[in-house]
Amino acid sequence: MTSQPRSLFEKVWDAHVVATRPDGQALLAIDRHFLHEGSFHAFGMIDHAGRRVRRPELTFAVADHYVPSHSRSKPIADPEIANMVTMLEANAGRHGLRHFGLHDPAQGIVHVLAPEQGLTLPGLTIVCGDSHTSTHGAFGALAFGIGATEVSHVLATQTLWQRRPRTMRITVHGMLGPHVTAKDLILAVIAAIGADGAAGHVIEYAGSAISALSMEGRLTVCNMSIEAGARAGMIAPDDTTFSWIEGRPFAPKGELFDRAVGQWRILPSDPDAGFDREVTLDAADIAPAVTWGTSPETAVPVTAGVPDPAAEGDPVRARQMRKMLDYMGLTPGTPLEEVPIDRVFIGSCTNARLEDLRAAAAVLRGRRAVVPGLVVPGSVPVRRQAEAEGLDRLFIDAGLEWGEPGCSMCVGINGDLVPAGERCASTTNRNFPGRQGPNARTHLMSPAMAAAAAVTGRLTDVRKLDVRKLGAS
Ligand SMILES: CC(C)[C@H](C(=O)O)[C@@H](O)C(=O)O
Ligand code: SF4
Repeated sequence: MTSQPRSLFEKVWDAHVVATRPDGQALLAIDRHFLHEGSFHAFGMIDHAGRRVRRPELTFAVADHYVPSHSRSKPIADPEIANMVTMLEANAGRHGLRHFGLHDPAQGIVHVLAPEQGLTLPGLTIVCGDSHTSTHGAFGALAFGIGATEVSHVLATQTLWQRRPRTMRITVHGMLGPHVTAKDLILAVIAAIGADGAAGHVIEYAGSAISALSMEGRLTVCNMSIEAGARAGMIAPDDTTFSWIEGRPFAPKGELFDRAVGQWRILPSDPDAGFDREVTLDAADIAPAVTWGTSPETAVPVTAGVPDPAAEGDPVRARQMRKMLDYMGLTPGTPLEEVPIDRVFIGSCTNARLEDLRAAAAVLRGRRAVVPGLVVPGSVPVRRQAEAEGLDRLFIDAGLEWGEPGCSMCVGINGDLVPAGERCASTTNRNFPGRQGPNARTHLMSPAMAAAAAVTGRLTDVRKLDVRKLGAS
């Protein structure tokens, strides 16, 4: 008997459908539910209904959005911020959930922590009340962000109603050039298909440029799927995935691990699997990128100039461009490499893993930053390992601040804001007006590119600096 070829997404989806409604919605079993401080609303809903968390052992609470990036030895000064952190702890405590709090040795940004702890595994369904939950798809999991009402539904039932998304495969052939990273790849994808180019779809990233990526790089790519409007992003699990998972605290051990790998090897899309849409890119066409506007789709090679709305045929688009240039304080035609910056931020669930910090540190070694900057590792384990390798010294000697793990200046809700009017070279994922602070201007780029900008004080093509790779230890 031959069965219908299926994609990675279809295999994971089919394995989790518990029931289907006449309107086509499916009830999915949820394998992992992650929570951050924003979950207080959903806890309020289940408490109000007198319900308990249905599967506390599959539910994990992580303090990340509101935690301070400076000293953690003193209590959080701002009572409202402190309250967000303690509310999560109280809700997790009341429902018997594993809580990764402010002083936990595994604490970090939920999308950095969960893979690191072995909570994120291939073939699982993973949800969190956070749009960047797409990150976990890097392991071949079906992972997506949900709203507060859905969070309360998952808390109470460990299931979720979903409409089946369409599928899209983005294949990136070839190999990325020197200093061209996963961040540049995903920025190029978003620039190619647009900020809503994948709306209603789950993306599968495929091709030699994707399989050559480390797990860190794959996490960066899947993280920003949401910035292309996708429901989720996925990458087929392979030996890179399996060896990354092996030995992690929550990962299966010994014979159970071998059995799990056997199951995971069946997950990749069958050769003839169909997709609703196919997009193809050539890695050789991808350059170190920066965004010039207030959407990630405005990513261009750093060697380009600020685009001119007068040259844009579509009047609606031209008007949007003018508005963005006005907010960003940029003049059409200016070479991007002449745009001065005021500060840098290296961090976030997009780019705060070890590989990211190593790439930034390699650029900063033996150099001084000419603008202020903050480096915030994605988790305590990343911070510890970076310190063991002396990366913190390279950052501090270059004049940058070395912070404690959390979301920090990616969104600024812990108080780490880019001052109004300032231009920030940032390794984050969103650049809409006010994202890093009222009237702050954000240019998205890779860690190496942000470090290069710190050294010159302007947007800079990292390929023009003499950078030698750091040793692994
Ligand atoms: C605060 C949170 C709900 C939000 C998200 O959903 O992504 C944040 O993490 C972000 O990146 O904007
Ligand atoms: S680091 Fe930024 S993008 Fe990621 S979860 Fe935190 S606020 Fe959202």
